[in-house]
Amino acid sequence: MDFLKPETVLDLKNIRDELLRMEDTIIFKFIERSHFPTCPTVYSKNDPKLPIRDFDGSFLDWALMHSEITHSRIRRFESPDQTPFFPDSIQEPILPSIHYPRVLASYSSEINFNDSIKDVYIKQIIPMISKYDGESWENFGSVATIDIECLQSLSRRIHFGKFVAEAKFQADRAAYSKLIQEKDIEGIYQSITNSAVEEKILERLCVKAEVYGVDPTNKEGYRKITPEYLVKIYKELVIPLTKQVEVDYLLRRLECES
Ligand SMILES: C=C(O[C@@H]1C=C(C(=O)O)C=C[C@H]1O)C(=O)O
Repeated sequence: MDFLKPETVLDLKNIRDELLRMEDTIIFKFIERSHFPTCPTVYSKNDPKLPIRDFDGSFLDWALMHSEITHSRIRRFESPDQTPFFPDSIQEPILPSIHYPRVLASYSSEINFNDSIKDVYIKQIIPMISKYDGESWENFGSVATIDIECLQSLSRRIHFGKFVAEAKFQADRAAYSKLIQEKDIEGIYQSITNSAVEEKILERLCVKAEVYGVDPTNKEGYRKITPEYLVKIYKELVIPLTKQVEVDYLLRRLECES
C-alpha cells in the first residue's frame, strides 16, 4: 500500500494485508506494556499526587498531547492513516507538504474515535494487559511512553475502517447509496460485516498470542499476553470500533457525490 498511489490504497486485499500486519505491532506494544502494573495515577485527571502546571488533564494526556505536537511538526498528521488525539493542538509541519492524492472523502478527518479509543484503552485494556494492579512511581514516564505507542497503534488500526468503507462504497456504489439515502444504519452495518474475515482474524490472534505472548526462556510458561485477553480485546473492542468507523464514514458519503 502506497498512499501516493490511490489504486493501491483502495484495494481491499491490500487493506486487509495491512490490518494483518498491524496485529503484530499491537501485540508487541501490548507485551511491552505488560511489563508494568496498571499505574492508575498516570490516567488520573489533575491528580494532586502528580501536579502539572497550567494543564487540565492526566499525565498521559499531557505526554500524548506534547508527543503529537512534536509529531505534527515532522508531518505525521499529513498522512491519511494518522488521526490525532488532540486535533486542536497539532501544528504546521517544518517539513514541506507531501500533498498526498485524495483517497478518502473530504470529511474523513472529522471521523475521529480517539476519545472512545483512549477511554476503552484505560478502562478495559490496561486492566487486562498490565502485570498487576498497582503503582510504579519510578516508571510513570516509561508507562506513558508505551501507552502512547499502544494508543497510536490502536488508533491507526481502528481508523483504517475509513479505507475499508471507501473501498466497499466504490465497489458497490448503488447499493450503499440506497442504504445511505434511507439512513439504514443496520443495513449498512450488515453490509460492511464480513463474519468469515472476523473469524479468521480471531483464530490467527489466538495462535499469535500463544507464540508471541509466552516467554520461551521462562520455564513456568509465564504469559505476557494471554490468547483469551487478546481475542477479547479484538472481538469486543477493536473490531466493533472499526466497524463503527466504517458506518459513520459511510453515513456521510453522499455529501461528496456530485
Ligand atoms: C475491516 C473489514 O470490515 C469489517 C471489520 C473487520 C475488522 O475490524 O477486523 C473485519 C471484517 C468486517 O466485518 C473487512 O471487511 O476487512
